Amino acid sequence: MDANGRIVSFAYRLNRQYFPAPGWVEQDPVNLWRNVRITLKKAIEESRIDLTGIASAGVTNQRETVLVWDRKTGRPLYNAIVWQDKRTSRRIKDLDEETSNSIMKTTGLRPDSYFSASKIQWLLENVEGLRKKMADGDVSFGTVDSWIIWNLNGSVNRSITVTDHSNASRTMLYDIAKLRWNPDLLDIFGGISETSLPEVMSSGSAEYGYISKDTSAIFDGREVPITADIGDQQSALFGQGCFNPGDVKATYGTGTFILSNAGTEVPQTSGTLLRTIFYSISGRELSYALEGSILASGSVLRWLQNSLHLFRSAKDIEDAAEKLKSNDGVYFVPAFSGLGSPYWDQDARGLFIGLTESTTADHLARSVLESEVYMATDVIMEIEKEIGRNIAKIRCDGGGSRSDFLMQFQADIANAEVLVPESSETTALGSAYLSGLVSGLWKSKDEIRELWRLKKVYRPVMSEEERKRNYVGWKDAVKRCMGWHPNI
Ligand SMILES: O=P(O)(O)OC[C@H](O)CO
Repeated sequence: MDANGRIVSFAYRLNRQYFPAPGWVEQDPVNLWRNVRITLKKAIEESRIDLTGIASAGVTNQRETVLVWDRKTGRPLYNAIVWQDKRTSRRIKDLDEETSNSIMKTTGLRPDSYFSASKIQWLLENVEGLRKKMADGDVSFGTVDSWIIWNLNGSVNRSITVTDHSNASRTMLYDIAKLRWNPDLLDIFGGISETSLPEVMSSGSAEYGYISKDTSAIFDGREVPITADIGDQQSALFGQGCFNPGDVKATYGTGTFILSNAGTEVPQTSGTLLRTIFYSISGRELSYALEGSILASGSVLRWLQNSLHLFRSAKDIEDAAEKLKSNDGVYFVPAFSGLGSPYWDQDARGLFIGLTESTTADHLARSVLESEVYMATDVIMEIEKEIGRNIAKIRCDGGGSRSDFLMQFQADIANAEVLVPESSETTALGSAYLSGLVSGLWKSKDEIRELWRLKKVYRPVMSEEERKRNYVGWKDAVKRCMGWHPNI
């Protein structure tokens, strides 16, 4: 990205996911790191820039996913357990009310297997020899950013792993007010030793080290400073320039994540939304966010293509949906990993409802796309309740924001203006902005705000009556999928 906030070059690779048992989702850490190296190389080659002009690098990542590796050899000791993985749902259900309340108070999170804590406990209880290794000080647990930075640094034989405030706040082990790992929670989730966890730093910081020469020859032997690390959803909030309390963004990716800037004090919430750390910059500032996490959305489009073989691409799905004037009463609830905000039901499972013999694949496509919008609207309404006012504008990004159908339907159902920026890659932009703020490319967030460029605005056109009718049907469908699968 250049100093004008424009993307100079771009590379992309899909991380392969493994589903070893129902509800389990894993990735191979070595493959993840290989993908980072390959995309980095490709982006640099395609940029054709003078490498001495690179000011700094930033990292952003899928959050909550847990990795564990041997500090001496750098070898992973198990696959990455991905945020969508449900294998620890039972563990979370066993938490008593008092513990659940104290988790919510300390971490800002609603106890769920989505977060890192119970995944680490599962590793300690199921990977042979891991507890002993941890006691010997040979183990690092980390989120994906920790693993990537550790590898970028070329850190084998160094004992330091790092993460930032935004990622730590998603582990369900971190005190978001006191800014430290909470010893009681480390005990509750299997007796995790604090020394096996990463050091938590500011999201924008000069202390992340360098992309080392031995790690990659990509930069012609130059050591490029890493000056930012931030979880993907917080990064998108930053990349959208949501610097004022109440500013809202929605990112439609694998899941959909709606975040609202909540200012510099730990926010209060009735419990359906998550309280999380937005970002921090060394010694200068730390902000919080309210978040609604929708655990499956874009992943359902991939499922329609790759598992059901009904469509070839996301564009095909959109075209099919647009052939219809309405959903004809067919709804889909994407509860593949249970339901996140605002329902928080680990036992909910996916559902199509309202099917008749005249239902076609077009209805399935439409109901899947519509479900992304309904779920996002549920969260937006919760944020409105929390902040006590209507949200008039939503800044949208991620793959889903390329769909005119989806964005118009979002404006209609949420009854708000939907603003889509020129770049839908705001997740990457956020981390780049933060990195550039630390390395001196920009002086202030005001300069960054000026770089935000509108591509398209969608305004609500649906009648109040139609909006209500659609939304009531959705709420009814959600009720019917809840509590479906109590055993996983
Ligand atoms: O897998 P992604 O990139 O949609 O992101 C996942 C989020 O960080 C999960 O909280």
